[in-house]
Amino acid sequence: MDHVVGGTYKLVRKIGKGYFAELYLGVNVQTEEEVAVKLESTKTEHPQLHYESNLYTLLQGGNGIPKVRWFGIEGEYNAMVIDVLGPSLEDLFNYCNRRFTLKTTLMLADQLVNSQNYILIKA
Ligand SMILES: Nc1ncnc2c1ncn2[C@@H]1O[C@H](COP(=O)(O)OP(=O)(O)OP(=O)(O)O)[C@@H](O)[C@H]1O
Repeated sequence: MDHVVGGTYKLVRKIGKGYFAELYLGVNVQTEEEVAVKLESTKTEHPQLHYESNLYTLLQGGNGIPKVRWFGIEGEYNAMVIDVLGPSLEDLFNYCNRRFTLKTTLMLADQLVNSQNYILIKA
């Protein structure tokens, strides 16, 4: 793959797909640091990516909130470059044979409540 976003972030491979956008693993060609690149077609009827990047910027500093490195239009796509996050909850659930211990479940609940509180305070 030979696409570069924002003049700096080279797409490496696709890592996910959501309702309205696709996620790619990317690399900063200057620092070699890995990033995640989210691409949304500029032709979409209801663009959401710019709104998402504004939300991340507003929530900056919170646990699990990726930093926005770049946002702009690249060819036919709106592109957002953010930190690469760890494995999804679904990935972790599969890794644990789709069974979390009580301790893990309680720790997850604690994190979810803390994240929700953080978002409510920022809202
Ligand atoms: N910053 C990231 N780092 C690593 N993987 C990510 C990152 N963001 C998203 N992903 C992966 O890409 C998948 C799709 O993400 P995306 O944000 O497009 O969709 P979603 O949050 O699942 O749904 P929606 O389209 O409703 O936002 C996620 O399920 C996750 O596995």
